[in-house]
Amino acid sequence: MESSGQERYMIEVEEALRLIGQAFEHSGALVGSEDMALEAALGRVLGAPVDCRLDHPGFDQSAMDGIAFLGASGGRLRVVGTVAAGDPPDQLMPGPGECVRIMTGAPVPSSTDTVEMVEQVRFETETDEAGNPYEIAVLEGEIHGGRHIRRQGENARAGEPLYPEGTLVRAGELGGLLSQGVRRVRVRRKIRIGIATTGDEVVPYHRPLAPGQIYNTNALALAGLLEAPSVEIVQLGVFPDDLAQTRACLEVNTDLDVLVLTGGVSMGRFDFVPEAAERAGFVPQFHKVRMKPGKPVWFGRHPEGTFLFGLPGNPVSAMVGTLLYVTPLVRALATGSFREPLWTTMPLATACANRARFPFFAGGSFTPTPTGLCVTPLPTSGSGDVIRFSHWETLIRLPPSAEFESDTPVQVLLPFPK
Ligand SMILES: Nc1nc2c(c(=O)[nH]1)N[C@H]1C(S)=C(S)[C@@H](COP(=O)(O)OP(=O)(O)OC[C@H]3O[C@@H](n4cnc5c(N)ncnc54)[C@H](O)[C@@H]3O)O[C@H]1N2
Ligand code: MOO
Repeated sequence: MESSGQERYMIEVEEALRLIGQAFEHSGALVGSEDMALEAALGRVLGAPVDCRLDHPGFDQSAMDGIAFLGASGGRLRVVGTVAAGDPPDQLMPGPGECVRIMTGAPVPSSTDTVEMVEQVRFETETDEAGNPYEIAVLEGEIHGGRHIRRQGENARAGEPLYPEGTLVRAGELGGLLSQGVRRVRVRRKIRIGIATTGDEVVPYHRPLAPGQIYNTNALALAGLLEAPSVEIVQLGVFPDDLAQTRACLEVNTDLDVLVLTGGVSMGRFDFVPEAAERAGFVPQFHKVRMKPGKPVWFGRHPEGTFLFGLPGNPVSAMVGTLLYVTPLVRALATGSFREPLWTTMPLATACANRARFPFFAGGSFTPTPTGLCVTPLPTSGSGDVIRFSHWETLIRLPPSAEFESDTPVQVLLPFPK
């Protein structure tokens, strides 16, 4: 089929992502940073590199409950005491032919070089010439010199780099930082995202509906997708389909990092967002992408630094645009580096079709099967179907004009870490 005039100017999804990445790189956007207690830093992004302050582990420690001894001593050892986790190092120093009982995490005496787990040891009681009983450890199997010891500094050495600037602080990083005694960290300030909705028919959710009006579902649903510890959402409200008011909304909010508008980006007589954006000084990067839903998306940047996404008003289109385009830019601003969304391949649990001439992004849910994880395409009545969007666990990318039998491998979106 011939492509229409406007289709010729549409770009592919890959090109849209390339332009977003390029706009980010060219912006040189650098956000400030602040100090905070480590307890509050989950989900924030390091604003400065952190180096190791301590060796980790800080001392040679036993990896097993067992006995510590000199490996060359042989398999019959006199037990001279017990070392527990938390005991100071070298309180007991067994000599050749001797051993200590040792617990997991306890300091290994520097006079020993081997730990054997208690399951491999038989304990016997003998009596000395004075008639006093003492314990002998008899090793049941082969002796492996040097075994079961976590060496000082084997995980990290004091002075080595620990995490670079731009690292997202997740559970692992909290543990890593605390292992170094780090109590306060420098983190990047939150990325400020303004969400505004346009449409004469759209009513804020705290007002009653008149005939022909609809609730502003987009404002909260998009905030829900973008919400993250490194993000601050600013709800800017509902604006009428009016060029001057849309322009004013954009002009007064260029102190924010990202503006997300929904509605008013298509061909209607009241679709003012692209024109309002340009009049407010935003430089367009693209308008309309070969995809469904979400085709009429608009993207640009203000010389003062604010990025603007004009997403379609249809709720599902706005959500798909947020997942594909807004989230990667926000993560780039938060971490300092742009990464395209990652896709994995998974078999379809049920057959489906894409009758559109554009790539189609269907909602999907993960379905475990005896042969592995599959993805089930979810039915939808179209891009206004916000109700069924609530069942979505991922996006499935379906190539244009094709039918897909069950078991066909398809591309499935992996979420960005938050
Ligand atoms: N002649 C053409 N018409 C349309 C085209 C086209 O190419 N040529 N594209 C269609 C596609 S695809 C989409 S998507 C929509 C996008 O339209 P707009 O971005 O201009 O959005 P609106 O017209 O303002 O609204 C669309 C739809 O969504 C509802 N809406 C708007 N805001 C909200 C909100 N905050 N919460 C809930 N629902 C909202 C609105 O009432 C409309 O029903 O254009 C097609 N038309
Ligand atoms: O692109 Mo519209 O988003 O198909 O409904």
